Amino acid sequence: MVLLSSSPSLSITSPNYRYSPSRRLCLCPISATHVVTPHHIDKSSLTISETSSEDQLWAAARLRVRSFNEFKPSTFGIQDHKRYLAEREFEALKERIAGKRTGFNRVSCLNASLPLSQLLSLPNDDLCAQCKFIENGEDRVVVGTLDVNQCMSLPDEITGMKPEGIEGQFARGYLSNVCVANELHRNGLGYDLVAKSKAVAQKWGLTDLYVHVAVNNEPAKQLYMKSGFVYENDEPAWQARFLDRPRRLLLWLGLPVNVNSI
Ligand SMILES: CC(=O)SCCNC(=O)CCNC(=O)[C@H](O)C(C)(C)COP(=O)(O)OP(=O)(O)OC[C@H]1O[C@@H](n2cnc3c(N)ncnc32)[C@H](O)[C@@H]1OP(=O)(O)O
Repeated sequence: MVLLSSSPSLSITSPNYRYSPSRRLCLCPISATHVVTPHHIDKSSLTISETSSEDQLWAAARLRVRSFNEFKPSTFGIQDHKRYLAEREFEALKERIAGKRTGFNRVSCLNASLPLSQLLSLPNDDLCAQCKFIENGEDRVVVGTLDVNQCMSLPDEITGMKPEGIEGQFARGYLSNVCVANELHRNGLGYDLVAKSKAVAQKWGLTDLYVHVAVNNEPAKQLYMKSGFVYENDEPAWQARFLDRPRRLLLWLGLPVNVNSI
């Protein structure tokens, strides 16, 4: 097997696997092999912004591939496989941002980035090599990323119920693909990204923000709870078994109404 998934449902060899970038958003429990010594960062030159170039989108796609999958380094053809996954993620993301994906009214990919020079002391250069991009002549590295989606629901997920009625379609949003480079966990980057996503959702006039999270993904659950999300619903066990993945929780956050929304 080429790909070692951190969750059985992520494996492309799983019989129930169907590719959907939004489907694997909250699948990744932090397994023991994910634990790395955290690297403390200075956040004074951190920026969190909507994707501004294809170069940056590539970096975000590659960060997602390395964050949501576990790879055995010795496996034959692993680099080709990573490249293939990144290409697939890049194309799907580009399509959603361009509004070409049915059911997605609006999608924004938010990226947290740091200057490359600040990450040269990391124990290995994989993050810098994979997730580097150039902005205004400066080498930067995408260190965290997520999508804010304005849509009825995400494919294969439990649907949020608030707000009720026809306006739900327009005023409800979902966060997906939330991840931070594992060497930089516990620096508050996940929290900062979620905070920024709330501002984007409010700017769009969304009043209700949702996330799906696997029951066994403790870091993500804690992050969302710290960010103000509360439990709304959970997936039936039979559905999780059918989809061959850990059961999901649906968490909700109410946003203040923005009268100047765009
Ligand atoms: C909708 C979805 O996309 S769900 C999928 C979520 N993504 C993943 O599982 C991918 C792999 N995991 C990650 O990338 C990261 O662990 C994330 C995104 C979940 C958290 O990112 P980080 O930058 O490490 O989180 P951050 O440092 O901002 O922590 C914020 C809070 O989350 C909680 N938290 C984060 N990591 C942990 C952990 N390992 N254990 C317990 N609580 C944690 C804490 O409450 C923390 O606040 P504190 O530091 O004041 O105690």
